[in-house]
Amino acid sequence: MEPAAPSSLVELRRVSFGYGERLILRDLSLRVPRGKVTALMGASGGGKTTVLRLIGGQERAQKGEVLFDGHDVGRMDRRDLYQARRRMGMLFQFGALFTDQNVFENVAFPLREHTDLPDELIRDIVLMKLHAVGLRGARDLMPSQISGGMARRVALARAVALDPELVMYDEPFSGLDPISLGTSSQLIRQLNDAMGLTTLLVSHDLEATFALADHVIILGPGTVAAEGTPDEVRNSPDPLVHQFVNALPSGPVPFHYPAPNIEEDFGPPQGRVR
Ligand SMILES: Nc1ncnc2c1ncn2[C@@H]1O[C@H](COP(=O)(O)OP(=O)(O)OP(=O)(O)O)[C@@H](O)[C@H]1O
Repeated sequence: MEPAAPSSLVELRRVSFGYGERLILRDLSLRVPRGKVTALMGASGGGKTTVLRLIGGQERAQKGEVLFDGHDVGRMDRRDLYQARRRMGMLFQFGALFTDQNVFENVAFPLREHTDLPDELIRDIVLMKLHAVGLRGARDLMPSQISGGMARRVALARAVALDPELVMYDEPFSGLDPISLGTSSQLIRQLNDAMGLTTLLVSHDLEATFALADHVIILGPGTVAAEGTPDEVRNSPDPLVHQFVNALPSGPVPFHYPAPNIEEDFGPPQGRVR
């Protein structure tokens, strides 16, 4: 197998994936450049979260390769997958903390789970990570005592506790007030640059994402509709991308999820109750 180009930490090569009969990704190829913040965007249900799950090894591609640092995640055995996952920080449903543990213990969790480090070292690492997200002083609080925005920052500290190479965020901005959104965005950038990470995020927030990302990938039906810098994507001639970046309700992205013919559900027009 030819290794991935050193400039990309993650590469999908002609990946096809479906849940059951329904094909979600069709011959999808994309690269996540090292050291950069890459945003994966596109219409709802297009398979963005599925891409993160394929990279994390929670799902396996039916066809093609999902390379993490040159190795196909889909072919890894349990041991290799476990090792690879240690090198990834994942924030699915950003902010999902263990509600019965305080902030400190939430961040310490991956360190206790994956390492044999002594308690004093774990303490220092946890406090360093909490300091990086501005919450060193909140270590003793329970998740119920902190705001949603703070909870996300704790989750962020937890995701980078093991000094991963790749961090994946699913919808890091959803439901945040403008200030928390700005803080989260800034933190994602700071952690990426200061820790030398590679970041991949899925987001619907056009403005925040275009301001943050170095590289944007727009997924069309099953495949890449456009990619490049935010400016390049903004100026893409592709009608789907145009619809997406201009938030237009009509265009190639259909409003309706595939459904039976309208007459099958409601009967012929004359039989319908007005
Ligand atoms: N576990 C599953 N079993 C069956 N179908 C699923 C499963 N997970 C997702 N799907 C379907 O696969 C499609 C892609 O889902 P996915 O969550 O990857 O999309 P997405 O682009 O992240 O969407 P959104 O932006 O709305 O979160 C959707 O139509 C969804 O209904």
